[in-house]
Amino acid sequence: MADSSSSLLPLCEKISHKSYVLRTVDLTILGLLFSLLSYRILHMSQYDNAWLVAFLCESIFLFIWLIIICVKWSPAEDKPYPNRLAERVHDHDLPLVDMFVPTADPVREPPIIVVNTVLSLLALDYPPNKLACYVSDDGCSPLTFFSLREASKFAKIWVPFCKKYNVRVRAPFRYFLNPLDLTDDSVFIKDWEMTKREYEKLCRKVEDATGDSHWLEDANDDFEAFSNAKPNDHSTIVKVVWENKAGVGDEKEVPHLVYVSREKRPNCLHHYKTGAMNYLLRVSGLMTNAPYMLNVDCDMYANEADVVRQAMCVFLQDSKQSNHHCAFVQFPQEFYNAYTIELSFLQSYIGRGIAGIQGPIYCGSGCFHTRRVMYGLSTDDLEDNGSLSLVATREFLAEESLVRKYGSSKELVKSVVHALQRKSNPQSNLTNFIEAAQEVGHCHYENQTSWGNLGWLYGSVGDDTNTSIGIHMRGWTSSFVSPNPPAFLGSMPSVGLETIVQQRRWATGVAEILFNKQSPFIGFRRKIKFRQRLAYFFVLVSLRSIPELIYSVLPAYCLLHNSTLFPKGPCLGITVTLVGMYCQYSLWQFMRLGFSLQSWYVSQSLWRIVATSSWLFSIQDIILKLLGISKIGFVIAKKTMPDTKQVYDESKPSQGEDDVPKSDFGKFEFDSSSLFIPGTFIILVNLAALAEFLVRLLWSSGRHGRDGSGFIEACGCVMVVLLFFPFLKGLFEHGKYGIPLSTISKAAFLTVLFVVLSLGE
Ligand SMILES: O=c1ccn([C@@H]2O[C@H](COP(=O)(O)OP(=O)(O)O[C@H]3O[C@H](CO)[C@@H](O)[C@H](O)[C@H]3O)[C@@H](O)[C@H]2O)c(=O)[nH]1
Ligand SMILES: [Mn+2]
Repeated sequence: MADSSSSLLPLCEKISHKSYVLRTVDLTILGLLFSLLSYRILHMSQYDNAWLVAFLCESIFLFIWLIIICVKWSPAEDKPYPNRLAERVHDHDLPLVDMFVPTADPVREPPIIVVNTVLSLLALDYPPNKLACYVSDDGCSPLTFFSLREASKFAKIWVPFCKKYNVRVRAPFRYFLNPLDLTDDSVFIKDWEMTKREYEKLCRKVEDATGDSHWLEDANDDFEAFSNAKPNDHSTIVKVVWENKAGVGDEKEVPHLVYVSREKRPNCLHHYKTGAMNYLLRVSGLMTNAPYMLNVDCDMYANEADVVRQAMCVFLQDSKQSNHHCAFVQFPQEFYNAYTIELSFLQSYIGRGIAGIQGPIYCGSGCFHTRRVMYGLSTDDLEDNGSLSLVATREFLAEESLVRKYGSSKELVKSVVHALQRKSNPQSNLTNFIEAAQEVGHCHYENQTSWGNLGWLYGSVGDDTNTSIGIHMRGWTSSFVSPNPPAFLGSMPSVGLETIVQQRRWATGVAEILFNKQSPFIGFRRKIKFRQRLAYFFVLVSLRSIPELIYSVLPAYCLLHNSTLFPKGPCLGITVTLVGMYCQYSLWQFMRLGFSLQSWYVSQSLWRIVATSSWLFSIQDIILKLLGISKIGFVIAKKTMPDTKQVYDESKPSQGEDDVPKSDFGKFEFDSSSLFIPGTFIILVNLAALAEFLVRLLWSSGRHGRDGSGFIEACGCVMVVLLFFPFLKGLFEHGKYGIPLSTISKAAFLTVLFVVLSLGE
């Protein structure tokens, strides 16, 4: 395939982002934390319980910081060179890639968003006869199917248009946000206008069909399968929406598009997205059996046309090395619409850090997997040349073991054998496999097989982290490619309730891993590197909510109770330097990524809120699950199309301030769920303490009052109020931006209790 002459430049290189300055600052902060704790130990006998509690909380913060330092010590990323790939590998020798798009709810995930994702994939700059796109619909919605069918018609205009004019962003909604440049040549203008008209027609059709369900009644046979189907009760539906029969790789061709909806029955576990991914793995195995698979969420469009080539650079370079160990290539998750700055931040510091150890964590979208690895191989199963070892051949390819692992479908087993042995499937019509695809979509198909222990791993609503750690435990590495502009862009739910709910699912999902076979706290003989294991300690994130919650009411407690919280005299310098340094450091890192002071503040605030609501409640979720009282569900995040008025500038890096609607944070959405009680409680307690402090100050009118707490503890309260500002605002707002009275009353009751107990003795 690729020319192996060693004089050639590599297709991809590892770039180190090691920085001695960052390491020094990290270590200084660690040193300050140590000094603070030492000071606390030395003066433990002088102060009361608040001192001890602060000590305990800070010990946890120190532990977290220590892990963060270990994890981001040697950041790195891979830089692919698609041009070199184009020079060296002929299109016709490029490997096949299957692309998976899961969707689950036509209301929370409007079909036009799914359609845009699919179109962006169909139009990727990669030989069309090497691509196939599979959409899994857990909502079993005729509307989604209808939209995809219409989209496949539009694709015949869109794909050639993109390729002819080398369009960079191939999601039409995004492309048409930019106005036409009238200096362009007239043929282009004509094509542009025609394509835009067709796209608008498509949008209208989808919109009309959304509003009115009567069209379904006189729709043709194609829709028969959907009659009487309920999202949670229906048989498997497999529809080849478009088959690229000619398949020679011509620019005008549109890749295969297949719609599937696996069988669902009320009492049958379906494992949410994880189950959908495993079904996609099986169906695609039957139909196209590509050695590589791209997985994007239904709202994550490809923002860069050559993204597949970028990933192939990594895989093909890896396959030239003596040990082929790269299991997946992860592109960072970037978003076009919301407060995800902290995520960009985490990805560029912590994410790159992990990438420099064994490889990034698979984060559920924007990721290319190798099929063989997903079929359960570990690095030990391969010879140096990449073929199966003798032991693995015996273990994996024996007939009864194949059936036990992958299920009873003969066709599937055959395709698995081909995949494991890296043989390509002979070209054949997709429609020949419909029956087999229906069989492997049966809701009992996975019973008594290893699905869920191979493929995407079951046992957590955080399917991504769960599957990721499983792969790293088997010795594989992964690769982090972070191009600018980002390769994929998705949507994040609006700030407030939706974010809190989503973060709760994430925290619960990763906490579930603690009780799985993949827990980072067990299996010490597994092939995961030590620091990589440490990185996975973030599955404990829920527990962090406890010290965060305590710490945010501690200053208030100290003010009310007249206890000392922070060191006195010159040693107060330790705390002040620590806080000042941390703020400056994180702010500077934010600004380096192109974000503003305001966005830094918002992100600090949002994460304190998430910690004391989402993470806190995820502990409850886990406990209820362990007690068998309730199950953990997957609440689908609500997706919205970005506002068309928001104009994007292609030339600017996309993670900057421009993509973030600034007004959002002022519009923090609340509802009456108990998720908002802790935040309301925190704000009320701190306000009460500050009020008491002011009264006391006026009372003693300048004379020195007590010597326990004082000005510095009050500063602590002010900081907490600033961090929980959306709640302060929410106290006075109405409608969805206001905190409901019921929540305020509950929190006020708790506050009164807290104040009375604190003032107590
Ligand atoms: O029963 C389900 C539920 C969800 N999905 C799909 O899963 C994807 C992710 O769901 P979303 O509601 O957008 O969740 P996010 O929190 O945005 O997703 C992140 O977090 C999830 C784990 O909690 C991961 O699975 C995702 O890949 C990751 O992007 C979407 O395409 C859904 O259509 C299904 O296919 N079936
Ligand atoms: Mn999402």
